[in-house]
Amino acid sequence: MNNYEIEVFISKDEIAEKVKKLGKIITDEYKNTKELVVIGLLRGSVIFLSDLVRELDLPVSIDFMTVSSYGNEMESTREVKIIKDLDENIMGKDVLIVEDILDSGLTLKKVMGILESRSPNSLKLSVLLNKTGRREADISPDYIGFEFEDGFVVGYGIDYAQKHRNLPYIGIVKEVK
Ligand SMILES: O=P(O)(O)OC[C@H]1O[C@H](OP(=O)(O)OP(=O)(O)O)[C@H](O)[C@@H]1O
Ligand SMILES: Nc1nc2[nH]cnc2c(=O)[nH]1
Repeated sequence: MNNYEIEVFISKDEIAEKVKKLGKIITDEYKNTKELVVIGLLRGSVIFLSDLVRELDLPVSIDFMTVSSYGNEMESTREVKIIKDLDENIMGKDVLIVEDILDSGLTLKKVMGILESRSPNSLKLSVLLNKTGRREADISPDYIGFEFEDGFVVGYGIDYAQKHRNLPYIGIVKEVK
């Protein structure tokens, strides 16, 4: 896409309110857990994760994995590559994946399969955005911020060709002809 503009889709305040709510729900659900391992998928999850963990009133550790499937494009390459693995062993632990967006589901299918095979005590998924219209893999997040059907979003960690991750809101990319 040569020329495009970005329209506000979900405001900074709406995101902040939702993250607070999710934080309360997750804190309540894990209140008897000794240690919750929060896993972020780089790079898109970093902003959501850093806001969400500060709303968790729980003993938390944080680890990251890098996987990439979109490169600089708007369509998934369909090949989900593990570029950096976790640093810690998750066997027997309560694990929560924190992800920016669930779209085709191919990324999370692969990641959840890998993490499940490492025998955590529990494995749950929190996504800020659940984009439902292009789903290919059967994934049901445990905690969802916002749901929408279609549209290419950017901001609050999410990029288009590595740009716009620093927008404080979620925007929709619109082509300008
Ligand atoms: O459900 P899917 O269709 O697989 O799409 C979701 C994935 O796409 C984005 O990652 P991307 O590959 O753009 O890498 P990034 O995290 O570095 O932005 C996003 O962060 C999700 O991980
Ligand atoms: N920027 C961006 N990356 C994505 N990766 C998967 N879906 C999307 C999307 O809607 N926008």
